[in-house]
Amino acid sequence: MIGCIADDYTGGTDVAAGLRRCGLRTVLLFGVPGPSVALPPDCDAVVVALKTRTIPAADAIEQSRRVQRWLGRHGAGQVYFKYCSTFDSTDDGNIGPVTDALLDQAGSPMTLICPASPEHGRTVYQGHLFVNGVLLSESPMRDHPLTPMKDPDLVRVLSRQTPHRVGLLPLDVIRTGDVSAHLEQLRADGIRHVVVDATQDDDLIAVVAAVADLPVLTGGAGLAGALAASRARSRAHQRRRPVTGPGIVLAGSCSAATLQQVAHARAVFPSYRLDPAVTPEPGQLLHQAETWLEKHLGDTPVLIYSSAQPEQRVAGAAELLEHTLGTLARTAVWLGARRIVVAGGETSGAVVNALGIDAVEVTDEADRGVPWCRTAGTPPLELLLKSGNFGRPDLLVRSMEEV
Ligand SMILES: Nc1ncnc2c1ncn2[C@@H]1O[C@H](COP(=O)(O)OP(=O)(O)OP(=O)(O)O)[C@@H](O)[C@H]1O
Ligand SMILES: O=C(O)[C@@H](O)C(=O)CO
Repeated sequence: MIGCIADDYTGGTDVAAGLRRCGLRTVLLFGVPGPSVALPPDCDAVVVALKTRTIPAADAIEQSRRVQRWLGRHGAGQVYFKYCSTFDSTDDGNIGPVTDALLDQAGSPMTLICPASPEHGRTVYQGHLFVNGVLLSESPMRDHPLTPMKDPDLVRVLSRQTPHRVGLLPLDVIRTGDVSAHLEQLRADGIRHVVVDATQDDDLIAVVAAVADLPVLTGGAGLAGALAASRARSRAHQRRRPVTGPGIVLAGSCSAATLQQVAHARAVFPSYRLDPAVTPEPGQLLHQAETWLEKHLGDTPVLIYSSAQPEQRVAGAAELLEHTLGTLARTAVWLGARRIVVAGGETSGAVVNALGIDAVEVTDEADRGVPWCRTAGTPPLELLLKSGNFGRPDLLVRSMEEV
């Protein structure tokens, strides 16, 4: 069985979609699994999504290690740590510290660092990360509200997050050399973290073939997908049966793709903007939005968003907005909402936690890496947890039409 630990909830849906696409029966859990969580006997992969991307490193380590132990007890021989394909992190972590902790616990000397996900336009060359052909530091990720990425050199970025040595698996070795021999040499040289170049899915497939013996692998959904492809199954997935009931879109992501999608959705749905610059008092911010929601939620889907261009954002408002959007999700369900679309990983974490959801069934993808998820409760809820930069411009609108 493949076991994954994702550092945010949309990262969890992204990697779960990739595993499911290869025919693996995949279970997605939110938070450190409690004693009552049981896996189905025919489960090929389990993804445990945490909300550890931006919390203090010590907490992220503690939660990730608990999940690693839980996955080990449930039969996962190899554990995959999934972080963002744009390497979202700061000099304090959490990619380096969590990876080191997982390696220590597994007693492993080495792992791969592979955010490259060519299908999402994330490529790595000479250790430098590109987003749709643009260096990471020149992409909109440089203005991210929580993890601004201003350095594209992953060897340098990771070296600031770990006391261990960081090396490179270059593209020419992957294409024409001997990957196993190169890794063996790096290991002998005392390198613990190996940044992987990759510009095509085939590069990832070539790499996976050489690392079957590493107990910990790390990266984006791309390498996890290559791992799944190497263990592909031909399980037939049931088509998703739509859930009926009012729909709501909650957007807290300020990523470029989300801003476009929100602009598109605002032209179609009744919409409400949460703006802490106008209403800084938390109680009032929530109360006004709830009043609007009570009036508008019904047959027509609605949109509530805080997504804003860099110059319109309010510094230090991230937690307040996450909390407000989480509470609004709970209010919406109480008012009858059954289909909930969320834009943004941290925002999805806040919403899923506010709704008390700890497990979902992953079903069809609305866009690449954006699967529908269904809760088991009565009545079931249908969730679409969208990574900030994923999806076509009409995704939010389409998500409310697809039945
Ligand atoms: N107007 C705003 N001003 C300041 N911060 C904001 C504003 N709107 C949203 N935020 C915060 O920005 C952060 C966006 O992170 P989130 O993970 O939700 O989106 P993302 O990074 O685009 O998504 P992903 O992690 O999936 O790539 C959240 O903490 C959110 O509360
Ligand atoms: O890897 C990605 O880009 C996404 O799955 C993600 O982690 C966004 O939060």
